[in-house]
Amino acid sequence: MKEIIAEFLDMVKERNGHEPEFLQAVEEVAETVLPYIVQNDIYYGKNVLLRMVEPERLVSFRVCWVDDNGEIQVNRGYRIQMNSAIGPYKGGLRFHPTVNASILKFLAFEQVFKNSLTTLPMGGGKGGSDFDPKGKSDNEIMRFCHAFMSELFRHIGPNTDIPAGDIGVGQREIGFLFGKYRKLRNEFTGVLTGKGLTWGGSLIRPEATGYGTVYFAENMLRTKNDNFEGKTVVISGSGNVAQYAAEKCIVIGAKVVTLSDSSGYIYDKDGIDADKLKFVMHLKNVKRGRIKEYVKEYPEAKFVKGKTPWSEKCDIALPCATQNELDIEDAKTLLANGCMCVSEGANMPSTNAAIKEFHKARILFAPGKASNAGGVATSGLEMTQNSLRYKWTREEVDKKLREIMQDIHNSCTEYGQEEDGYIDYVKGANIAGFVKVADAMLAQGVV
Ligand SMILES: NC(=O)C1=CN([C@@H]2O[C@H](COP(=O)(O)OP(=O)(O)OC[C@H]3O[C@@H](n4cnc5c(N)ncnc54)[C@H](OP(=O)(O)O)[C@@H]3O)[C@@H](O)[C@H]2O)C=CC1
Ligand SMILES: O=C(O)CCC(=O)C(=O)O
Repeated sequence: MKEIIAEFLDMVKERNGHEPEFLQAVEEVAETVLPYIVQNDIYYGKNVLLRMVEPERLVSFRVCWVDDNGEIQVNRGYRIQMNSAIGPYKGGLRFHPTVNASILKFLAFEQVFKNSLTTLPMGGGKGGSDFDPKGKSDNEIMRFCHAFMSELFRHIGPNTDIPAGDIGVGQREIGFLFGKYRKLRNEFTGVLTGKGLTWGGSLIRPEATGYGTVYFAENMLRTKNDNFEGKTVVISGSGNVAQYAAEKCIVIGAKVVTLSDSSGYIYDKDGIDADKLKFVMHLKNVKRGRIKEYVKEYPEAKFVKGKTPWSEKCDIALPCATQNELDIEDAKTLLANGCMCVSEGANMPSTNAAIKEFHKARILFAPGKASNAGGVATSGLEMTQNSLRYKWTREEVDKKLREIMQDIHNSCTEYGQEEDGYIDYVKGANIAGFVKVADAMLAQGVV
């Protein structure tokens, strides 16, 4: 089996050798899905996985805009339309200076499996730009978003490709993007998700990724007759996903002791309670400030510059910032400190070596494509409400989100449970996600 996997990865490397994040994501999937393909005749010899690693379409475009000083700025925009076998392309847009084809291809590839797991009819895509929103005025953000959409609009549509938010793209950016699309197309459709509540958005979409990550962890803990009550939780990031993961943990009786951003992390030994979290939300979403300002407001907390929070003692870790933020050394430290559950809110935050360490220790570990799928699932619910011209209540959407996270947990268990009872959620998520897409591809022929 090792040779088959190595041969496959060599082929992928030959075409994508300069794309480390994409190769990392493919390797993690290939190690679990190729053995399954070999054991199942209907998939064997059809090059299904080889077809899945090649984007159906990769759009790259120039984005020119004028900054507040009257200078012309040039950025690069992308949309990766990875796979549409089970539904229109669906996935977020990331605005961050590190954005490149490798990062977006890894995200789009993961999105295909994640969207398949949600049980909803959505294919996978991802896009974004190397534009850095940090320090930009609202007017600059608007001009950039309008310039970006002035090209993207011709590649998307409510039945073709439905983008949403990701790092650096929240409701403000979705508003500007939606406004430009509506103007250019002269139509009001559900072409983007994560919209404002008065113009087609869904209740619970802002909360959904963070809440879903915690719901998934609750499902994992339930297999051990355990829960969040009284547990110490370490969270990275302080953006959309981290904020709502923290909110849910606090509500269900856990103590959240850390949050972070790219400059470092804060540790609050007394726990970040609802009032302190309100301060963080205002700091990050309104003032657009840095996490270290937390210790000015709450001097009993400490700020650790330039570090991730994984050295702090915890029962549960929720990585909610970015890819490869948790490496093998961090995994060893978490384990040595007694961490028994890791549920990924971010996409691919743990390196493959770190994941192997978690598996070796037999702790509960959920890959982002399963545990953070609540965000895109609720985007799917937003699309449904848009099509129905209808609006569900907060309770209705939250109930559906909980059910979807439980369904994903069940799928992971079905395909990932080992003989000794241990659930390999990576294997489970990869195979369950693969089967639905592969079946659709086989039914539709070679296209
Ligand atoms: N929003 C969603 O619905 C979904 C998001 N995700 C994933 O969750 C993660 C977080 O996204 P989201 O919360 O929406 O994004 P936000 O832009 O709201 O927040 C991102 C957070 O991560 C931090 N961060 C970004 N890059 C780095 C870095 N290189 N090192 C350390 N910290 C970093 C940011 O700090 P700083 O401000 O300093 O950059 C910020 O605190 C991403 O991996 C995203 O792909 C997954 C599913 C859905
Ligand atoms: O809601 C969406 O469509 C996108 C969510 C997303 O980008 C993700 O799941 O990583």
